[in-house]
Amino acid sequence: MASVPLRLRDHSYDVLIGPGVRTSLAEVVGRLGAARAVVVSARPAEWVPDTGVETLLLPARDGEQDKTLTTVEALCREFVRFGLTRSDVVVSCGGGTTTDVVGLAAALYHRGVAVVHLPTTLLAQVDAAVGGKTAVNLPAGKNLVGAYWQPSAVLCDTDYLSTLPRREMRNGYGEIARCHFIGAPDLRPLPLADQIAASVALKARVVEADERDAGLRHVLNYGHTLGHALEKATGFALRHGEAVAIGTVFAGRLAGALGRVDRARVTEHQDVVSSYGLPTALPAETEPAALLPLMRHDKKAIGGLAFVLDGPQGAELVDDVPHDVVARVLDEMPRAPLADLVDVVDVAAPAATTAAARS
Ligand SMILES: NC(=O)c1ccc[n+]([C@@H]2O[C@H](COP(=O)([O-])OP(=O)(O)OC[C@H]3O[C@@H](n4cnc5c(N)ncnc54)[C@H](O)[C@@H]3O)[C@@H](O)[C@H]2O)c1
Ligand SMILES: [Zn+2]
Repeated sequence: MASVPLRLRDHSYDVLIGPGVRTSLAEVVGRLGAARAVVVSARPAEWVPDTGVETLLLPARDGEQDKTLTTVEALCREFVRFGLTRSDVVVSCGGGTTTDVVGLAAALYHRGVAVVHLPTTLLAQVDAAVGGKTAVNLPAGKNLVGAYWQPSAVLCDTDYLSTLPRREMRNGYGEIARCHFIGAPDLRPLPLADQIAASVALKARVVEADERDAGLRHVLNYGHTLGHALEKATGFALRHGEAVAIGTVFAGRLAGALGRVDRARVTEHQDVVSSYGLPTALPAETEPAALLPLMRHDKKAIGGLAFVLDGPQGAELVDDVPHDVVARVLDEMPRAPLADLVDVVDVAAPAATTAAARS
C-alpha cells in the first residue's frame, strides 16, 4: 500500500493507494471523530466498506446527467433527514462524476462537512478525487458551479478497478500519460498501483504549490486545450482521457514547431502516448480548422491561443501562440477514422492493466 500526503496550510490529508485500502475507512472515520456517516455510492452496497459508525447508505448513479445542483440539493435533504451534523462525515464511492457531486454537497452542507472519497475509476483515482476541486454541470456547460473543498482522506482501492471496462481504464491512462511531461518519471514499466501513486504524488505537489489555480496548477492541463476541443468537436464520442492523449501528442508537436523542444522530445510524446494504448491521431471526421475556434473558448485562453507546453524549463503556460503555427501543426497531425481511434489495442500496457481491462 502507498500513502501519499497532501499538505496544505490549514488542511492536510493522505491518499492511500493499493488493493483493499477501502477497509481503512472505519479507521479514517474514527480519527475524524464523526458519530455518523452518509455514504453516497454508485457501486453495489457490498462494495461499500464498514464506516464503524451509524451509517445511511444512499445509492447514486455515475454519469454527467446526475452531476447537477438538483442532485446536490437531494443529497443535502437526505443529510438533514438523517440528522447529519457538521462534525459528521460524508463518503463518496464512485467515478469522478460521483466524487465531484458528493464533494460539492459536502462543501455546501452546513458550510462544509468532512468528506472522504472512495474513487472507483482510474481517472477518479489519479485525478478527480484528489486536489479538492468539486463541481456540477449546468445546461450551458460542464463544471460551471463548484467549490474548493479538500477531502479528509482519499482511499484509492485498486481492487475497484478489476471491473472497470477497458475503455474506462484507457480514459484514466490519458491523465497518467500526460504526467510524463509535467514532472513525473517514466511510469510505463511500473505496476498499476505504482503508476497511480506516482500520478497522485505529482498532482499533490502541484496542488500544494497552487491550491486555487493561480498559476502552477495550469500544468495539470497539459494536452487539455486540444483535448477539450476534440471532446466537443466529436460530440463527446472521445472519452476525456483519449482526447487528452491526442492533445498531448499535439502539444509535443507544437512545442517542437515553436523551437521549445528538440525532435527527440516530440517523438517521445508520440511514443509515450501510444505505449499506454492511447490514440495519437486526429479523428479523420473532424476538420482541423473547426478545432481552432473551440480552442479559443478554452478557459485557459486569456488573450490569443494559450497552451501548456514543454520547454527548457519544463511545462509552462504559453500565451498567445500564433494562430498560423497552431493551424499548421494541426494540419500536419496524423489522422485516422474515429472508430479506429477509440479501439486502439493495448500494445505495451503493463500486465496489471491488461488483466484489469480484460475482466
Ligand atoms: N474535480 C476534479 O479535479 C476533476 C478532475 C478530473 C475529472 N473530473 C470529473 O470527473 C468526471 C469523470 O470521471 P470518470 O471518468 O470517473 O467518469 P464517471 O464517473 O462517469 O465513470 C465512468 C464510467 O465508469 C463506470 N464505473 C465506475 N466505477 C466502476 C467500476 N469500478 N467498475 C465498473 N464500472 C465502473 C461508471 O458507471 C461510468 O459508466 C468528469 O465529470 C470530470 O469533470 C474532476
Ligand atoms: Zn483531465
